[in-house]
Amino acid sequence: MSPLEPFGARLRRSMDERGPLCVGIDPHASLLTEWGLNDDVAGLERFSRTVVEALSERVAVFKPQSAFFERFGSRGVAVLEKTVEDARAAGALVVMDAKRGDIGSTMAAYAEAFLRKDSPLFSDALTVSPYLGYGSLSPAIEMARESGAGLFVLALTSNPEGGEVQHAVRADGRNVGATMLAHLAAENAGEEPLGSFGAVVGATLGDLSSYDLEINGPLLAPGVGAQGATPADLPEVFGAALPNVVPNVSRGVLKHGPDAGALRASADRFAEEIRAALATK
Ligand SMILES: O=c1ccn([C@@H]2O[C@H](COP(=O)(O)O)[C@@H](O)[C@H]2O)c(=O)[nH]1
Repeated sequence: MSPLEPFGARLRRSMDERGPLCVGIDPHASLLTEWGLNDDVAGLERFSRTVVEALSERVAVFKPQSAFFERFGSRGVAVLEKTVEDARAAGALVVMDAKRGDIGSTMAAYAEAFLRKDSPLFSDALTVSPYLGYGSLSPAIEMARESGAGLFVLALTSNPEGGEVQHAVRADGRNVGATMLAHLAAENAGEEPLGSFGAVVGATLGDLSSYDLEINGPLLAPGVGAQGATPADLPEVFGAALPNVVPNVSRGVLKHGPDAGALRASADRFAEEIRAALATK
């Protein structure tokens, strides 16, 4: 099976054409209720379909949060498969937020599940956890290269608890988050226009000028909206790496549904605020 064009190149083009906003598809039980839907598989299916139909032609990336689909078992996973298929067919890229991470031999199976081109859950990129050691991600890196997919490695997460692990200082004086960024910079070296191996770096983290965020790869930035960060915070957080930032908004957009026009208006507002923030650099 022939590989896709590398994820980094496809993402760069999509960000240039549509702007960098990533909308999360996070069907929280509370959102299903607010949308007048039942907290069941039919509600899940309707919610996801509505988001994809409303936004697939204007956002660069969707990020379905696998947990909210897995909670319904195999029928929820079937909805996730269809959501990914529909979003990709409509021209958006899909980052599967499943945060997988395990010993290398098991990681190979996760890679087959999400990154092998003919897998039912194939996604353009997958979030992965490097906390069994960056080297444990090798099978996913290999499979991503083979398929033309990408990865987003948890480096500096948006939640306040993340620092306990990610700010821990190693024997060489560098902290764990910075070490993950350095691994990714090596992975992406020489790639043009953008490498396919990105980092997750929270938009909530304030000034990150002590980190080298210039990894020649995308920076997925959750935390805008419900977690309190705003598009205006992005220049301070990301500095010179700003052009490679993919800000994610989930609840901040989704709370405006189920009306498709209101979802679009909210996504457009975030997109405009992000454009304005990018223009300040
Ligand atoms: O550091 C991280 C990594 C992932 N996430 C995920 O992003 C969305 C954020 O949702 P909001 O509703 O916009 O807060 C969610 O799926 C998280 O699991 C993150 O928040 N932080």
